[in-house]
Amino acid sequence: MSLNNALSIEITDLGKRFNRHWVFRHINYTFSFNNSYAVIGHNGSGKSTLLQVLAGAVSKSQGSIHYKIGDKTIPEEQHYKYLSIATPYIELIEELTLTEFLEFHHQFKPLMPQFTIPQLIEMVGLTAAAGKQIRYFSSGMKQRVKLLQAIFSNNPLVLLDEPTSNLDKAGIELYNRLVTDYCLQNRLLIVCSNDENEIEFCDHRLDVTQFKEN
Ligand SMILES: Nc1ncnc2c1ncn2[C@@H]1O[C@H](COP(=O)(O)OP(=O)(O)OP(=O)(O)O)[C@@H](O)[C@H]1O
Repeated sequence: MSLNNALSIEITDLGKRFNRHWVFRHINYTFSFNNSYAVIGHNGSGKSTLLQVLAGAVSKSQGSIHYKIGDKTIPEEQHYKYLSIATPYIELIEELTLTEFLEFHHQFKPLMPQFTIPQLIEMVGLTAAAGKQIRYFSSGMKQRVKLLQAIFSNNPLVLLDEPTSNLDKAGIELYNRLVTDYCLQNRLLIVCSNDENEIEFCDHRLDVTQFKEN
């Protein structure tokens, strides 16, 4: 990741409501490059919603989100180019084999150029399943694919929601290794979780329950 991609995110007075219920409101915060952030809060407090609003997948109800590289503000319609995201809600294309899926993904969101697709598949322990349709993957195997997709896409911002869901012990160790090796330097990482094991390496905590006031 070059310094030209040294992305920060400035949010001002950010709020999201569903109907008349504010999930969070009046968040003022800066996410800085080369840092890792945990978004914490109890079940239903709004962690996933905040991540999706930051990603542009869910619209905000008030406030602003500025993606910045140095002094340059990235137009909102281009935010998607700078981020990759792994969430429980994202569906994989089940009809494709893992190799086909990653080749397809690579066409619109390039993977890190230093790795080939077979190398990436091997790094997440799925070589034996490379030619298998994703519909036949276990939930833990699918989670490994989501982590691969998010962590090895060649963009500065990585957003992870409940990253170890469905992973076994080896999968959790893999997650920690991948994050340590590929997300903590020259990137901006935001993880939402209530599980201390998923976020212990994070430099900063943002508690979404602090922004409930109407
Ligand atoms: N599309 C939606 N329409 C209406 N309400 C929604 C919608 N999505 C989320 N909510 C509500 O917003 C609140 C926050 O949900 P969110 O999934 O962001 O919480 P969370 O902190 O990620 O929870 P968890 O720890 O259980 O994953 C909840 O009250 C939820 O019911």
